[in-house]
Amino acid sequence: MSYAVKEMFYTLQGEGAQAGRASLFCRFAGCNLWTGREQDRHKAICQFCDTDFIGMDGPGGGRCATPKDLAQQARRMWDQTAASQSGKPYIVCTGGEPLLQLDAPLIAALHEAGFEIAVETNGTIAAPDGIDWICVSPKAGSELVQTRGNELKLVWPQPPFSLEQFEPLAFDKFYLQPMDGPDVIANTQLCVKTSMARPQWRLSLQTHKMIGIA
Ligand SMILES: C[S@@+](CC[C@H](N)C(=O)[O-])C[C@H]1O[C@@H](n2cnc3c(N)ncnc32)[C@H](O)[C@@H]1O
Ligand SMILES: Nc1nc2[nH]cc(C(=O)O)c2c(=O)[nH]1
Ligand code: SF4
Ligand SMILES: [Mg+2]
Repeated sequence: MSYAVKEMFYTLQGEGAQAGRASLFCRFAGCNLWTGREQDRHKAICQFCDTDFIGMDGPGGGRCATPKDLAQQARRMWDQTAASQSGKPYIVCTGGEPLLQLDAPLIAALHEAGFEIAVETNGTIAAPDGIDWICVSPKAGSELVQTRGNELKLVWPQPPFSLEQFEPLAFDKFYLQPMDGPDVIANTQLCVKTSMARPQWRLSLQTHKMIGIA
């Protein structure tokens, strides 16, 4: 199959357990929980999204005809960075909802190109085998299908979610990430307080926004 990529860019992972790690981001176009159009936000299942994932018009975006095309483009971009001189290439597949497109042939092609593969997913679609780092960020009003992984990163608060409903799930790490938007200051204070009261949950800040990088 072909792949619709909104943008591909080199930055630091800003969130969660891998925050601070040099990463090539591949942002796939499209999501199953919102059209991405502002006029549809109020009726979307996920209404707080901070991302433009419509179209293929971003830097490094476009349609990739084959898994190999996407993987080779990603590898070329990685090889243009200073990081290519040291360490294993690391790609973060996000979106939009990357699991609408990230399939076994693309995972194989990215591994073939030397990448360690991470995914940022809303958890409504089962992750195919072979992904090296799975970050699930559940969304209220959607069905959570992917109930295991490396980190669960909950945007908080998200009524009617409770923390207790996620604590038994098979994730190695649990994060609370303050919901960005008009209430980000109050949400951050709430996450700080909650992490201090329930140390199983660590604080994840969107550090890229603080330092003004993508
Ligand atoms: C744009 S989403 C794309 C990946 C996938 N669709 C998902 O929701 O996990 C990337 C990450 O940003 C988080 N996110 C989106 N909007 C946010 C907001 N307003 N405040 C904090 N985190 C947000 C998501 O929960 C997810 O962890
Ligand atoms: N720097 C940076 N880190 C991120 N971690 C998750 C992101 C995402 O949008 O999936 C993201 C992003 O957009 N930028
Ligand atoms: S599921 Fe992810 S990409 Fe889709 S609207 Fe929500 S935060 Fe945005
Ligand atoms: Mg983002």
